[in-house]
Amino acid sequence: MATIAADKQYGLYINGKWEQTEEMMEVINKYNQEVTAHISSAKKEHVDAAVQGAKEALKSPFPPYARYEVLMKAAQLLVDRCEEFAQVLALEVGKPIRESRGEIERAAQTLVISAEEAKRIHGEGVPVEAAQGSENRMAFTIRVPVGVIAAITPFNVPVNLVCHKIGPALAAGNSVVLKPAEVTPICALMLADLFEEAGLPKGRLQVLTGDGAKIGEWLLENKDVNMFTFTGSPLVGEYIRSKAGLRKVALELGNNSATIVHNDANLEQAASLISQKSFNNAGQVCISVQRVYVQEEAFESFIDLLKKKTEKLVIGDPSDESTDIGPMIRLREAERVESWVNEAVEEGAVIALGGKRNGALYEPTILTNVNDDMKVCREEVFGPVVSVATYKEIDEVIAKVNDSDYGLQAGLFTNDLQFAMKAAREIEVGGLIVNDASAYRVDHMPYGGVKNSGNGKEGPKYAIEEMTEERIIVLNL
Ligand SMILES: NC(=O)C1=CN([C@@H]2O[C@H](COP(=O)(O)OP(=O)(O)OC[C@H]3O[C@@H](n4cnc5c(N)ncnc54)[C@H](O)[C@@H]3O)[C@@H](O)[C@H]2O)C=CC1
Ligand SMILES: O=C(O)[C@H](O)CS(=O)(=O)O
Repeated sequence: MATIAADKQYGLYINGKWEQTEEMMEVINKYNQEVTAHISSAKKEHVDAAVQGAKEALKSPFPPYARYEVLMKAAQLLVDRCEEFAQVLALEVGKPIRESRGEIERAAQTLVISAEEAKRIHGEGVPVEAAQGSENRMAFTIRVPVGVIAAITPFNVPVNLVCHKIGPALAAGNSVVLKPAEVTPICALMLADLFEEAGLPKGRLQVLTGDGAKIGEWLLENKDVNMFTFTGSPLVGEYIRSKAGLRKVALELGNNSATIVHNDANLEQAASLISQKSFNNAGQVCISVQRVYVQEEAFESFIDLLKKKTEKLVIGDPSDESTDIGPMIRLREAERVESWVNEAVEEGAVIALGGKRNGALYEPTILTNVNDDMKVCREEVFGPVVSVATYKEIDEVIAKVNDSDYGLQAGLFTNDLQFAMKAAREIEVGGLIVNDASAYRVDHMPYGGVKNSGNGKEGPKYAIEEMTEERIIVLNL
């Protein structure tokens, strides 16, 4: 049962207390556009109080085993409340209910993996005695928390991507000030409640809702924030980096993910996976398949299969068990996607399937006859549109995939080991997925991009490296 209702008013979560502000913001049900709840809108004094509280909390011991226990308990509570969280996701994101449940199950796993990693944080021995004049010395490193981490998260995966920030940050012994996306804040507030019940010490997690740009600015101005971990658009990511000064910054940004289908591939498997992974969450996934390059000989068969599979997808109410594709996050985003598709058609693209909008619902759309300079190929669509082009040679397709400002993940369907290994070396991405589409992620793998897709890695083990400092201890014996 969803816990949110139009009269539900949420406070900020500061120092373990809920604080409602005078000014409130609406949260909209993305399918019917009705007001679902109201959230508080933080001012500068709230931001400073949250950061101060987070800093104070660091003074009380929170040893690794205690972190492990809290994270494991939080994971269990999330499993217990899977349905409640999933229903809220369906409302506030518009994510189909089956997919929403999948996100909650993954988020619980992310917390379990973070818990496990809390017990494995370690340094290493350093043979300083090997240096002339240091014969009587020994050294080792330890990893210490960076301190207060500001975590800023996007709308599209608002539980699992929040868990990818707070899980490793808490596991590493930090405090977190979380700023969830203003359009999907409820699940993050529910997570704060859940962590409190799991026994997280007061102040270790603060949640601020309200205007993203303003809260972001106040967090950037506050010198007690030691690190920013951000997932979202390249524009905002670049801004945060430019204002963070010498502080640590980890950025997970956009992509216009490519997937290659070579003519020796299993076309049935490729079409099946690409049809799912282009349209999950209405394409609002940053590794969503956006550009498909098919070797010429396989093009006709592949397009037929892709159309047949995509035609079966059910578009509609996210709370309906049969729905595969729900609304986009905002009407204006669906209108933007519509205008990009129309522009591509004016430039010569052909709509092989879809291409129609009904309010914020945009049909799963397949474009052919595209070129790499069309906006639907060059920019990040972040909507349910996939463009399919052809190639002749391996070197040509690798160059096409790399002809992008982004580099998060790419997919390659082939049974040619030589091609797979050449692609592994030459495709400029954070991850290459062979015999699956670009949109493959499990939560313990290193995940992050190159070029405008950001820097730093997620996946608890890797995020913990970013969220700790390495300190060397030298003993003069
Ligand atoms: N690489 C990855 O793992 C992922 C990347 N994304 C990217 O995120 C984008 C879509 O998400 P959105 O929520 O629309 O992105 P967005 O950049 O508009 O917002 C992300 C977060 O930043 C906050 N924000 C906005 N302006 C800010 C400012 N001036 N300073 C600090 N924070 C600010 C927002 O309130 C929100 O919490 C796409 O580009 C997508 O590719 C989304 C999910 C995962
Ligand atoms: O980048 C995204 O949109 C997500 O990280 C993909 S996933 O974690 O939901 O698979």
